Amino acid sequence: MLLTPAELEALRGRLIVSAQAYPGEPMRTPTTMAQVAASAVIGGAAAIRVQGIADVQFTRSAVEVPVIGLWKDGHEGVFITPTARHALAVAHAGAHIVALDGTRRARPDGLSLQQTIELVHAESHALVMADCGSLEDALNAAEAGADLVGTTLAGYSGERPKTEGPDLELLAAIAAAGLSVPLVAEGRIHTPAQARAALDAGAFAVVVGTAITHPATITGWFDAALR
Ligand SMILES: CC(=O)N[C@H](C=O)[C@@H](O)[C@H](O)[C@H](O)COP(=O)(O)O
Repeated sequence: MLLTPAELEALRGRLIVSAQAYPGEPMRTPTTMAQVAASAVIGGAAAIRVQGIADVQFTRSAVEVPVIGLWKDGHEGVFITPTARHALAVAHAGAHIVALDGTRRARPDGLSLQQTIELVHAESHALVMADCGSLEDALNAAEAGADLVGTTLAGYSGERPKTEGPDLELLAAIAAAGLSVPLVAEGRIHTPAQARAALDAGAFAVVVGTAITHPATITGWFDAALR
């Protein structure tokens, strides 16, 4: 799906909400995630991030805002939209932006990040968000043609510590590198103050998932505080 430069620019300084339920969870139903996404839009989300082909399709029908789609396959190594096949499926399901593993690790299909991005651009109108885990990833991904870079994999790819909240140090370092593409803060942003801090550290936009859309985790935070 085509996202115009003006529509991308409209996300500057805004909140993007990620709605994902994990395998085996009660809410892991595309219609449910689309309803959660639509609720987030009412609250002010300027874009939505969802996982899975059906979730992308249902969410596209449920909201007017841009949809970032991904397809998780597995849960370790390169698992966020790991191959060109996954990426094209997400694009063809209607995602305006395809989020994919943007690290420098080897990909399961043997293609480079650049080749994968080129294929998405050649065979769809979707933009590509590279989910990165370090400054080096972000520099490499921008060079490889990514349209946006995110800090999604900071703390999950082995290059950065898993900080308690967002990895603001990494955000600031990527921002200071002056990439030519938007920098999206994502990962462990659990409070409005942390979202604000991510923008202040130089993010273009901020993705919040768990703290808005994962009731089991949020409930656990409250439960833990009472014990
Ligand atoms: C590392 C990984 O698999 N991240 C996934 C990427 O889509 C999701 O599980 C996260 O919920 C998402 O990045 C938002 O982050 P948080 O839920 O921390 O606000």
